[in-house]
Amino acid sequence: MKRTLWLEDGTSFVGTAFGASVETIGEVVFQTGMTGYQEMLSDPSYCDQLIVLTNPLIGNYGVNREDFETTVPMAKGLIVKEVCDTPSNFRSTATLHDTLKRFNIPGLAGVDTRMLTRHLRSLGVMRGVMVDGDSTWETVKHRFDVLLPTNQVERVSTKRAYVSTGSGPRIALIDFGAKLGIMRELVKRDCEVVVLPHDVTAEEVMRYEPDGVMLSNGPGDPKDVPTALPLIERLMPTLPIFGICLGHQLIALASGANTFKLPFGHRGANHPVVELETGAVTITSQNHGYAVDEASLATTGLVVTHRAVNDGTVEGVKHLNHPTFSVQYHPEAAPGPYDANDLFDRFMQLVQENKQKVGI
Ligand SMILES: NC(=O)CC[C@H](N)C(=O)O
Repeated sequence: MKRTLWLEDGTSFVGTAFGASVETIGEVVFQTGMTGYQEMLSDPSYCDQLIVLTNPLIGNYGVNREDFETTVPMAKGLIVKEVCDTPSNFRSTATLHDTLKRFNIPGLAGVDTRMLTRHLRSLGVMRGVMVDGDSTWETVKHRFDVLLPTNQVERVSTKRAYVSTGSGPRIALIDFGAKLGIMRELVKRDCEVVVLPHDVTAEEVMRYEPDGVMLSNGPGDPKDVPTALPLIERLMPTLPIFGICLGHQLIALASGANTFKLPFGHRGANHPVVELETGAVTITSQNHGYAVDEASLATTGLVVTHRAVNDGTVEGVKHLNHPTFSVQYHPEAAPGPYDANDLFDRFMQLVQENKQKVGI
């Protein structure tokens, strides 16, 4: 079946439908990872986005039961050059087509995704709709009359607190759209993890007597999550805090810094990041459309610890007086290399040091 992606600037890309048969609207973003389509689709940070994959062949290792980042994927669509219907991998239990159908996500194949990416790189990310059958700009343009929702975090966060038991430190994981990868890393380190909704108050967090707090990744504009700012402000002087991606942006906002939207974001599996103190470069997995404004950090007590090698934007900060640090990239992901993973060990160390300091 013919399916077309229309961008809000009137450009169209015609291809073939796969996955679910539903019309969709979302922000069109590109991802340069050669693998990881299952993780991308199920990463809640892609909520309300149509993901364009630059790698030309997608689906060839299928989909398995273990690599999901959440139970209900929230991406709005997947756009590929060629989709593989005959995956070959001993872990595979489903095709990409069947998985998209199951989660009601439409796919579009047969598109020159590199051309589409160049378009988004030069003009910036924009909204797009996918429609089936014949369509013209006249028939689709009214679909752009509505703005995309801004309540993504509320939609993807857990509604209730839940616990994963462990014999190690108790970590409160504030779920702004947390990837299961974060949970896996904490569980691997024997943590007892208390997952809490995005709008939890500092008093509620303290009632669990956590040894440390993780602020998760999540979708949308960090400025759309104002309830998190007083929470973070209150917790920072008291408990060790580790923020990832949206969590990192929220730490910056809570400290009085600013964030801004990048023209086309960083989404891929090989983004080099330099740690300023050591000069060490880490190859990281990234997925963000916003970044912390470096100039605005001046009077916040936060200092830059990491920087993107490609465009120099802030990739990590730490607080000078509080046990708080955060990164814009994803140490819970293993885009081939595992070099970023040690940040979870650093967090565990910070938690232990703080426990000794306060005598518990
Ligand atoms: N992966 C994330 O947490 C992304 C954070 C934020 N939604 C952004 O796009 O910048």
